Amino acid sequence: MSLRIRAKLRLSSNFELNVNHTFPLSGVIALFGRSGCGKTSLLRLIAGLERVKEAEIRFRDQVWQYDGHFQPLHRRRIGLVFQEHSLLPHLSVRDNLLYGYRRTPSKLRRMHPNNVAAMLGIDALLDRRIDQLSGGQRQRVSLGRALMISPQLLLLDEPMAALDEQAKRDLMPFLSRIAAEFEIPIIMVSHSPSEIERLADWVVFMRDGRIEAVEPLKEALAKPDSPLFNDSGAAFILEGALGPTNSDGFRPFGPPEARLWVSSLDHSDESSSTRLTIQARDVSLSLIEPTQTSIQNHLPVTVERIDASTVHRAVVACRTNDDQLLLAEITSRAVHQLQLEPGQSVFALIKSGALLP
Ligand SMILES: Nc1ncnc2c1ncn2[C@@H]1O[C@H](COP(=O)(O)OP(=O)(O)OP(=O)(O)O)[C@@H](O)[C@H]1O
Repeated sequence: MSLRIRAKLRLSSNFELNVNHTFPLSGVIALFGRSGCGKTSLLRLIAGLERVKEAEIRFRDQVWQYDGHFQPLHRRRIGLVFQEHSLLPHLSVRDNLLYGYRRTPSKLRRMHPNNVAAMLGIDALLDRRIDQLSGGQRQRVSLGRALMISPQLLLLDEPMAALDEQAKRDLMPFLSRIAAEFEIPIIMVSHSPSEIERLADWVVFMRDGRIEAVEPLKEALAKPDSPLFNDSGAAFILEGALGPTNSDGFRPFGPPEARLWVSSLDHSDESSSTRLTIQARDVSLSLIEPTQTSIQNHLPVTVERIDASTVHRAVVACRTNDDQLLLAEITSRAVHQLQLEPGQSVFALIKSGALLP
């Protein structure tokens, strides 16, 4: 599944969007880059809101634009959610949801208003008017409205920019579920590395109107010089299920052969699948199983690769027993003293402060 875009769009005397790329189309694809690099313009191009001669846009096996042929937005069946909500303020939440649903031919409908309202947690708000909602509630209704046309692609332009931290945390799981459960790919503009870490499967790095790279998130994170992490260095993601809180206030994370303990602050006790993003500099390595240390979290791992990161420091890429990538940033001196080499079995020690989900 892919999205092919070839287009040049001159927006001003000193800015041209120039793209010739084929994107993967699975999960959440984040567009990342400095302000003014062309992220919104790229979304508009995909949506058919910019009409460019000579462009080629193909979605899966459909031709959206090529050689004089041009499909408008509604024929592309794209759900759009921008920073500022575009709901109809005089209508109720229910009528806003039904607006798109009624305009979608029944044979194309895959989403039902009641299911979408339940998934987005807005079923108790259905009779309220839009101007009686909070910012976070409005964004959830905007998402719901975009979903009611049963889109084949969702385009989100900084959907969380106007929300406070709590509202962002509330909205993120819904976005993940839309991509995973309904298999609707999402292309999302974001300025926030932490949003990208939590949500994205792919990252599209843009600069000055061009796409510099398209990388799986885990690959993008693992690079010490990634633009996502100018200040904090390499990072990695562990995915696993969080279990219920124990009597010490910790929750088990991951399978028994790769078990960590995570502080349960602020989190519901339901078992859930979670991503932990961990900075490589918060991880150290030991040749023996650490028992007499205050660090609670350690895992047996196998060294895969050792890369120099900065002068005197190295990033050691390891594999956990449940086959996930783990990075430790340690000094070159330690690499030498421990005589680390690929294939070696060691223990990774992770600072507990690094393990807040
Ligand atoms: N309608 C327009 N007319 C002229 N210039 C435009 C127009 N729309 C955008 N631009 C310019 O095109 C460039 C790219 O804009 P765009 O909004 O796509 O960037 P962006 O990466 O989404 O930025 P931000 O992160 O600040 O939202 C900018 O230099 C902008 O000033």
